[in-house]
Amino acid sequence: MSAEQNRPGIVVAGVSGRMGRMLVQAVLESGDCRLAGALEREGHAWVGQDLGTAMGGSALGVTVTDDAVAAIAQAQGLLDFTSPAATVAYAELCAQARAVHVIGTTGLSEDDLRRIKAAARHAPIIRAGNMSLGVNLLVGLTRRVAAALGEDWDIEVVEAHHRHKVDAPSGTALMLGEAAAEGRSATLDDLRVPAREGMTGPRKPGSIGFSAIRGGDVVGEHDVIFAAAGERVVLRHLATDRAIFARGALRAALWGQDKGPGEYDMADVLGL
Ligand SMILES: NC(=O)c1ccc[n+]([C@@H]2O[C@H](COP(=O)([O-])OP(=O)(O)OC[C@H]3O[C@@H](n4cnc5c(N)ncnc54)[C@H](O)[C@@H]3O)[C@@H](O)[C@H]2O)c1
Ligand SMILES: O=C(O)C1=N[C@H](C(=O)O)CCC1
Repeated sequence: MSAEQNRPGIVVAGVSGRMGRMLVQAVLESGDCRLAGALEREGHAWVGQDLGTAMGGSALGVTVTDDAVAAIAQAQGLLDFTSPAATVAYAELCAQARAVHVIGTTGLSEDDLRRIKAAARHAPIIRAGNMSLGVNLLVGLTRRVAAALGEDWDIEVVEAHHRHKVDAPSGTALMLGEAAAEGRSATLDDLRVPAREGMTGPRKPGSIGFSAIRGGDVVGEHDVIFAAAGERVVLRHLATDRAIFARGALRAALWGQDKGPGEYDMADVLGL
């Protein structure tokens, strides 16, 4: 067996998407794994085409397929930034194949999360609303600042993303909100205030508010604002290149290769 064949085989799902293209690039540039497959949804124009040609470059010898069962059966890892419905189906297939499932998809429902948890009984699943190093550091900082500042400091999470984003608040905003709630020894469900409109009344002490901006080509911007009488602390992350998410996802897939079944996040991967 050649050295190339010894490397973990990674399948990328949603290869034509904004993140799919970045993930393919990250796998091709890595010397630690090989591209074992390329998935797209049924009926997509790329299905049946060579991935490299479909991406506008030279042929890669990997045909884009919608046959997830066959693609995942011969993979050691799946990088999945697609849609909630696809992600839940992939979790079940990765569980059967004992492949590491890296989930970047956001907008997952409580029921989706229950099904992902069930799949993680059979194989490692690494899921994060944001796979960048910077945001995962910011999560820890948010938890600490929220714990250090009392309830007289109001917490608001403000995020901005490109015009194509379909879910709000962003997965990152929810991670930051959860960290702030943990810092206050509470759960986000207890403290969360969704987008405000109309006669909302004054702000409830201790609550955590969310605001979402959508426009243009913004890759992803997040502020956690701690506001008190006379001063404010703002923790900010600005993403300017989707490669940060792709690099994090690939790192997670490689990290997961020797892990047992279970649910993990990027803090586990990064040792934060
Ligand atoms: N966790 C992170 O770090 C992070 C970073 C960026 C984006 N995201 C999330 O990733 C997801 C995708 O974002 P995007 O901007 O790339 O979206 P996109 O719409 O550009 O890409 C999604 C791709 O998934 C494909 N797809 C949908 N259903 C499928 C199926 N059943 N099988 C195979 N492919 C399927 C679509 O055809 C499309 O190519 C979103 O949920 C987004 O919030 C997460
Ligand atoms: O482009 C997106 O969509 C992004 N989604 C993630 C989120 O919901 O937080 C990460 C940032 C980019």
